[in-house]
Amino acid sequence: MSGLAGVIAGESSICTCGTGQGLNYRGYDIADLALKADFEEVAYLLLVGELPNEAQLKDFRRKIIAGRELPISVKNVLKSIPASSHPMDVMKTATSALGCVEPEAEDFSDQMAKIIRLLGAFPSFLVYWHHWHKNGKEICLKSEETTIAGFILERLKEKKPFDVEVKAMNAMLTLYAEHEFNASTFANRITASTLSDIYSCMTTGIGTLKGHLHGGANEVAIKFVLQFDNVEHALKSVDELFAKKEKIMGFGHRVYRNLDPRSPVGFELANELKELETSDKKLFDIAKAIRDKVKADKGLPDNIDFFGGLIYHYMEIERLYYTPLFIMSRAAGWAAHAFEQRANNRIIRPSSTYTGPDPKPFVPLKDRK
Ligand SMILES: CC(=O)SCCNC(=O)CCNC(=O)[C@H](O)C(C)(C)COP(=O)(O)OP(=O)(O)OC[C@H]1O[C@@H](n2cnc3c(N)ncnc32)[C@H](O)[C@@H]1OP(=O)(O)O
Ligand SMILES: O=C([O-])CC(=O)C(=O)O
Repeated sequence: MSGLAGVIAGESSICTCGTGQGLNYRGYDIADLALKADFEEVAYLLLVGELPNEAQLKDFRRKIIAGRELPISVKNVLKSIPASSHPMDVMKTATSALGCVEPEAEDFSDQMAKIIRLLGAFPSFLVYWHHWHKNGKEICLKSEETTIAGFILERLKEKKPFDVEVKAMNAMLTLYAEHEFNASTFANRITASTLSDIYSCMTTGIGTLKGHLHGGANEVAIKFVLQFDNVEHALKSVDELFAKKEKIMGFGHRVYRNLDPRSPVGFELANELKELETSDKKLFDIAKAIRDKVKADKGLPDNIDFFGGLIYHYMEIERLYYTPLFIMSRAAGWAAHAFEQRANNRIIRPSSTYTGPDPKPFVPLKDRK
């Protein structure tokens, strides 16, 4: 089966995706979670299985905030990674470095503590590296911001973010947090199934998320939209790409053939953000026209990465940071899957159909032409 399309590769109780019940995390609808809960509540839900009460959330938040500080050795690694590196490689390397300094217990008894630590540390990896290389300064990782969304925005923008930006960042973190057996989650589950450590699960996920057919699509999608001055120009370009049979990033989905349930939420967030003084409203119209044309001509729905890219652009976040932001969210889903895999483990090791040559006699080196 090409690309394992349609293959049921295991069981999971974390999220419904393509089952006809909408997109739910542990039974809760994605739109409710994105617009009515903080990402921290959602991360707790994914990791623990239930929404937290106030005391549980307070404790969870406190631990995540404590996880923002980085060991000096990890800071030194971040300083030594070139400014020209892809930020996804920065995230992967810093995750590995933290795993060397603070390894997970061999019996995984501290798995929850380790992922909470990482939820705090992921934003710090990016902002610390960013400020060291782009501004030549060592940034302080302490902040009054109590949410991951607020912390990311405050540290990247170096000013207090607008409420509408924090709302949108928080919602994006939730929308991106979990999605069943997508490529990066499945890869992370395979790593977990070998009884490897949680940092290895995360770096597996990061490496798989980076590609443009998966998490890396958002940074390419916005690049496409940004080329155009007007709707006519954009629509003509879509026709040209279709004629060349090229793909447009941010469209299509393995599971959703008609609608990605996250997209309407993303569309509304972009609609709100376009009203910021700094936002170029024309881009919204261009993106909307592209979305409508691709759907009308090819029947392909936009996925979360299409308006996701525009949302981050309106927040004035550097384009290559969009997929690292995805890590900060999806890590909760990856870890929930790693824990689920560990709780009922058998190594994931499928088979392939052999298509190579028939058996033939070995030829010693001296006799080979
Ligand atoms: C958070 C996420 O990871 S969401 C996904 C982000 N990725 C992207 O946006 C990348 C662009 N999209 C794609 O490459 C694909 O749609 C994927 C990878 C998401 C899904 O891949 P598959 O399930 O294998 O779909 P597949 O590639 O077979 O597409 C089916 C048909 O639609 C076409 N198609 C799919 N996506 C696109 C696209 N973005 N642009 C143009 N045509 C497309 C394919 O060419 C194929 O056409 P054909 O039947 O004439 O050959
Ligand atoms: O499910 C997929 O294949 C890709 C996706 O949308 C995600 O990982 O969020």
